[in-house]
Amino acid sequence: MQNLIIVGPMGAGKSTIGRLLAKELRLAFKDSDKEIEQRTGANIPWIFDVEGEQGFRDREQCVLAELCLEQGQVVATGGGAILRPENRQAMRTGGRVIYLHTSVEQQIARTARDRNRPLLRTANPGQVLRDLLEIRDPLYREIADIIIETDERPPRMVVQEILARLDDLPHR
Ligand SMILES: Nc1ncnc2c1ncn2[C@@H]1O[C@H](COP(=O)(O)OP(=O)(O)O)[C@@H](O)[C@H]1O
Ligand SMILES: O=C(O)C1=C[C@@H](OP(=O)(O)O)[C@@H](O)[C@H](O)C1
Ligand SMILES: [Mg+2]
Repeated sequence: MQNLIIVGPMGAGKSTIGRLLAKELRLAFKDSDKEIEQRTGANIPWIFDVEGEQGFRDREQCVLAELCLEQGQVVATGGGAILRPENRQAMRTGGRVIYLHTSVEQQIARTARDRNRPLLRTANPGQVLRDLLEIRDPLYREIADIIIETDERPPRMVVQEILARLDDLPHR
């Protein structure tokens, strides 16, 4: 069975929904950010501080390449995983790609209390999220097999929607 790979911006719910979806389907769950942290032995803010964003992206590319080659697992990616063409190619060929779509307002609300996202350590995280989404939304769409709206929907409902939409997809 192919992987189910979840993409979308910070606060879309990739980590939360990925875990629930894997449980529902009795598949293994991998969160690329957690894999990066385990392999580095340090958390994401530390990696950004010490190695810079490009250092983090290099680690992310390595981890994604490996995860996409495995089979039958749910993979939650980080919001910037779609930036490098090599990653987009790995995700396209590694499984079905699910884009969790979210309004910037919801992203702001869902990320407000968490200190673990270095890109949002700024005076105006809302503007950063808006600017990032403008660049990244076309890239999420470029590789998505399905796009799921997550605003006004609790995680369990998002999972049910994903399952229904996966059933509708033609086999490839
Ligand atoms: N559909 C949803 N409705 C309400 N809150 C959500 C939803 N999905 C995720 N959340 C909450 O938003 C926060 C960020 O979710 P997370 O899974 O870490 O997002 P991501 O991995 O996409 O950055 C968490 O506190 C989570 O409980
Ligand atoms: O959007 C991004 O560039 C990032 C998103 C984060 O993951 P989440 O989308 O799970 O928050 C994490 O990979 C890192 O802080 C960078
Ligand atoms: Mg996450």
